Amino acid sequence: MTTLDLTKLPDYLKHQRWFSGKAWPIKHVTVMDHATIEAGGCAFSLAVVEVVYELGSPERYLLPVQPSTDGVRDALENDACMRGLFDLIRTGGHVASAAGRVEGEWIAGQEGLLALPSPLSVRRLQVEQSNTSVVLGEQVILKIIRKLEAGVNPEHEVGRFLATRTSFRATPSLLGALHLEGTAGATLAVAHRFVPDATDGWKYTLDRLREERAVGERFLSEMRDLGMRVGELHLAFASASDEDPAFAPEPLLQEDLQRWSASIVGELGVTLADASRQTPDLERGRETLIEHAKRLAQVTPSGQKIRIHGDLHLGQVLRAQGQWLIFDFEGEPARSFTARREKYSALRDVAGMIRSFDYAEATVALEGGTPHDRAGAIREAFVDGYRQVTRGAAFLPSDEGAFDVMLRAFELEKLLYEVRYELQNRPDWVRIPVQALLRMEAAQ
Ligand SMILES: Nc1ncnc2c1ncn2[C@@H]1O[C@H](COP(=O)(O)OP(=O)(O)O)[C@@H](O)[C@H]1O
Ligand SMILES: O=P(O)(O)O[C@H]1O[C@H](CO)[C@@H](O[C@H]2O[C@H](CO)[C@@H](O)[C@H](O)[C@H]2O)[C@H](O)[C@H]1O
Repeated sequence: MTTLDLTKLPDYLKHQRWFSGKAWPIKHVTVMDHATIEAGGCAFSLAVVEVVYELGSPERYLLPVQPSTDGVRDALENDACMRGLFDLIRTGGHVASAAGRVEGEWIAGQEGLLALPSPLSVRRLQVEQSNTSVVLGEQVILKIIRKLEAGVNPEHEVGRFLATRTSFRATPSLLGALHLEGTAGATLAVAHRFVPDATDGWKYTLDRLREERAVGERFLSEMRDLGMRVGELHLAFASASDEDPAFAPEPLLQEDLQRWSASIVGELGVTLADASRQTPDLERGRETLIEHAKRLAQVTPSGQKIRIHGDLHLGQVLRAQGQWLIFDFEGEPARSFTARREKYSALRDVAGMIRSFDYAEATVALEGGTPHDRAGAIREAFVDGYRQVTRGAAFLPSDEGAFDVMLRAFELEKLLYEVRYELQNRPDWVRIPVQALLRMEAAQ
């Protein structure tokens, strides 16, 4: 390989925005596997390194690097290297690595038949993200995954399933991927169809709420459409047969409900302990909220567990040409791949999106806008659309009472996650989920 100076790596890593271990002292960095990619006039190393910290669990990162006078530099800043990486995917090529091989995968089919311009333009995405995405020829978005996790990558697995096993097309299709096979095996990059002129659902909704005092019928109808797309996504997941065991629906059992309920009760304890200094009010509602979570365990089980999106909120949908597209199937980043690939009640996704409506309303209020309590109407429209397309679906609970109790319990679960997320990332915003928790408690 082009020589990698290991002694320079801790310093290099600490200066990368995608490196999440900036706060912890690094004990050492080792190269798990590496390959030399040579294409289109660019040669660079694709190395998988393990960062071992003085304390805490080791982490793996993908380093596409070239040697430079002061050690290493990011090969992804070089357009020719980017094209070389994409070529490997597009041609389904492979390159031997020290401990395995790097393999490109291109998904054949209508979407894969792209007429890409030559030379291929490379445009870097100007968004805050934990990976690195580039737009190629304005038709493909290639995401190079920076922090690697062992096992099956859910974004690739779900994208592949939707593209090849279902007719669900309200998503930017997965076109291909780059994998490392061998002991350090992982998915290194994913390529999707690029959606031009798309606005993300969060921005789209905030704009509507900023400009309208009351939500108009047009926006509500769009939210009904969003509910329909989410319902259709769940129908696509639930259509899996036993030939796709990672997706095939399974009966929802009493023990699932008990396990989920116990987990919410546990999270309630941890979250209130974390939040109590900032929001002592929450403590008063503890018993009521526990009751709320426990009700989930008492539901008579019906319906199925299916694969779900797992991290559904307004930031995970795109609005383009008057249509909604659902994307980013990687699940909640804080959880392991195994946990993210678990089958759940579909209502967990519904609850996630519903929480986003409250966030949007609260965000406009925090900006100085008057709160108009529009989240309720949006929620109703969304759930209405969802129920319209999923009526009678085998994966949903068979009675209304169970539907409501389960949905509320998953909303509570998401609220607790949000309190922890905001305490960690945006302490000023913690009041958004806290206010919602207080309202939930008062409504009992
Ligand atoms: N297929 C696509 N078409 C257009 N824009 C996209 C597409 N996929 C992602 N984006 C944009 O890129 C941003 C980052 O993508 P995402 O997959 O969420 O990256 P990360 O996992 O690193 O956060 C999204 O917020 C969205 O604005
Ligand atoms: O980075 P991800 O998209 O995987 O999700 C994380 O960050 C989200 C914030 O960007 C966070 O979402 C929360 O805030 C949103 C508004 O910024 C709101 O629409 C969501 O409903 C709310 O949960 C998400 O929880 C977190 O996992």
